[in-house]
Amino acid sequence: MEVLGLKNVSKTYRNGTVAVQEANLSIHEGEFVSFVGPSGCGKSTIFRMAAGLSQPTAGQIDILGGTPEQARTSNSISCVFQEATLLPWVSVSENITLPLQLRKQPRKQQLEEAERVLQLVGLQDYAKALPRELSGGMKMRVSIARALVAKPKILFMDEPFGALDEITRQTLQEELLTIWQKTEQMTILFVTHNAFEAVYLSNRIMVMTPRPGRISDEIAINIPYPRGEQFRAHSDFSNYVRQVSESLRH
Ligand SMILES: Nc1ncnc2c1ncn2[C@@H]1O[C@H](COP(=O)(O)OP(=O)(O)OP(=O)(O)O)[C@@H](O)[C@H]1O
Repeated sequence: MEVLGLKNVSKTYRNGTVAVQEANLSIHEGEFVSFVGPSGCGKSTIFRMAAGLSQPTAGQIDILGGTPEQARTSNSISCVFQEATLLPWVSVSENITLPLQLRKQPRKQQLEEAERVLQLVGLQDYAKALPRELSGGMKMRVSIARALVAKPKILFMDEPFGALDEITRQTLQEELLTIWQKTEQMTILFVTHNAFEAVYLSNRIMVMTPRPGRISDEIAINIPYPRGEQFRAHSDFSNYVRQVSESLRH
């Protein structure tokens, strides 16, 4: 089942910058799709349009059988950005239940949901901690937990691990795949500059050209999940990374 379709989608900003030109794509339920491309090629712009945060200037976006605005207001999509953007003065648990507080869900249910997602991201002992007591990797885990608390059908992740050190980044990649496999048919769309990250995580990679951004190539990573740490050392992994890097150069 298609959960996201872009048909000839373009975006020209008011200052005349053509950020995206005639993007076409079709994403199915349960996929993990990454977008790679040089800085400024329009990856975030595509995301913002699909998530209903910005309007295309041409073309059509169908998401979960409706418009991006409908998907956003029905809480069926969640976003995670590079900055964890946690409220510094409230606990991890309060940060996580924020989307449920806004929806005025019963308090008991909120706390149960917080416990569920804290376990998913391995932070069950930190519910009462304040964000300043956490490392960068832990803050990102909280940010992911907050995005998962509303059980989204599509999770948009825009360079979520870009500010983390390499070891933390790899650990979070593995954890993210585990979480994704535990959720029922959640689709993940992931922006990254990093070909290694894209190959490790995705079942499909969209390669974008420099501005104006177009989707120039689509690479399927035909390696079954769970992939495990050993996949990074496998020749298939380096072959796919080379394929993505070459595609980025053309
Ligand atoms: N609000 C805006 N007004 C004008 N131009 C913009 C706006 N937002 C983005 N742009 C421009 O549109 C182009 C695409 O930006 P976008 O952020 O989508 O790229 P990106 O691929 O996500 O970049 P990066 O990898 O550096 O985050 C860039 O040239 C950027 O400067």
